[in-house]
Amino acid sequence: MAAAEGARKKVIIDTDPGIDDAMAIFVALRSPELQVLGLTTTFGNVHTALATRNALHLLEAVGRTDIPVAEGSHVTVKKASKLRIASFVHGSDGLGNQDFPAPTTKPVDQTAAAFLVEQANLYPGQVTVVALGPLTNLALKIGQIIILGGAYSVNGNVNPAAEANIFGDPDAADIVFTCGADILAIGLNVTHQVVLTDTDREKLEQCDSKYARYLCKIMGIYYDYHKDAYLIKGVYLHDPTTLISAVNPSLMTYTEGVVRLWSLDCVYNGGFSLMYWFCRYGEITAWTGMLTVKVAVTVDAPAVVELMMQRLMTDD
Ligand SMILES: O=c1[nH]cnc2c1ncn2[C@@H]1O[C@H](CO)[C@@H](O)[C@H]1O
Repeated sequence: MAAAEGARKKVIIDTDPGIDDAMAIFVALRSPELQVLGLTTTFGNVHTALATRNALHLLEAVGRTDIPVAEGSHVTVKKASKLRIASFVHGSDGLGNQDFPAPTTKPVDQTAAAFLVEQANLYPGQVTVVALGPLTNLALKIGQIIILGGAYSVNGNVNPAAEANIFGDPDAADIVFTCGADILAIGLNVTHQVVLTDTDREKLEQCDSKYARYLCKIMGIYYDYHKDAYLIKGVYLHDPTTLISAVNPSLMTYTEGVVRLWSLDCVYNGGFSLMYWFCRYGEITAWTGMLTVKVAVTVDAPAVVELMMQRLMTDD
């Protein structure tokens, strides 16, 4: 496993586990390219308290309690506490309704935002944040931020406008996307191309790594949801694809431009993500001169699936 510590990309995963979050976290733990500095939690697939419990539990399940967990905000940046939770995607426990025991470990005595700032100061300019939930903890400037968020020129998955993570807190997302940090956004236009098929699932079921065993236990409800909601035989790998863009950025291509997010005050297009495809228009508009982000546009989907499978099918 061990590439020299200095050569590994230092990542903090901001997460709302979540079945595909569990996959992404395990891929990260199994990737010699990455050094996981910690997990920070957010609401999204589940409420924040359950996200923290699940993050601790996942680390316990694979013997990685050396990694700290810092609990994030329970409310949006505008202090909304009526959140959209996706128990119909991940189960009411967020992890496939498996009735796992409560973790015995505890989160660090520091908020997610404080942990992010502390680590950013400890390793200035070197920390990559992989954000797999709404962006409330990240509405501040930090090294590179890789964000699972948005749907660029395609429909959302909450409604035609909104992708779930942007919908969770579009005001936070608008702050983060326009703050000038080095941001890479992975949207549904890319993640809906990366599918873990039934055949891949069978392969995972047949192998005996602790990562595959755990994931196969929790994946049923996620497969059922995709069969019902999308009529596909497989599941979208939103979170793992986002994580893998940190492991091997060359598996995707990117463009750059201004991204703005619509607040939930907008009835039909609240949570909408709109990108100004750079240099397309000559005219000076309200968008001209705004700070840009990178957005993934194409993906080598088979290679992403293969890398994920390869990382999960063996133990340390
Ligand atoms: O309604 C939903 N459909 C699909 N994915 C959802 C939904 N709600 C939450 N997620 C979660 O949001 C991220 C991708 O947008 C993924 O993490 C997925 O697990």
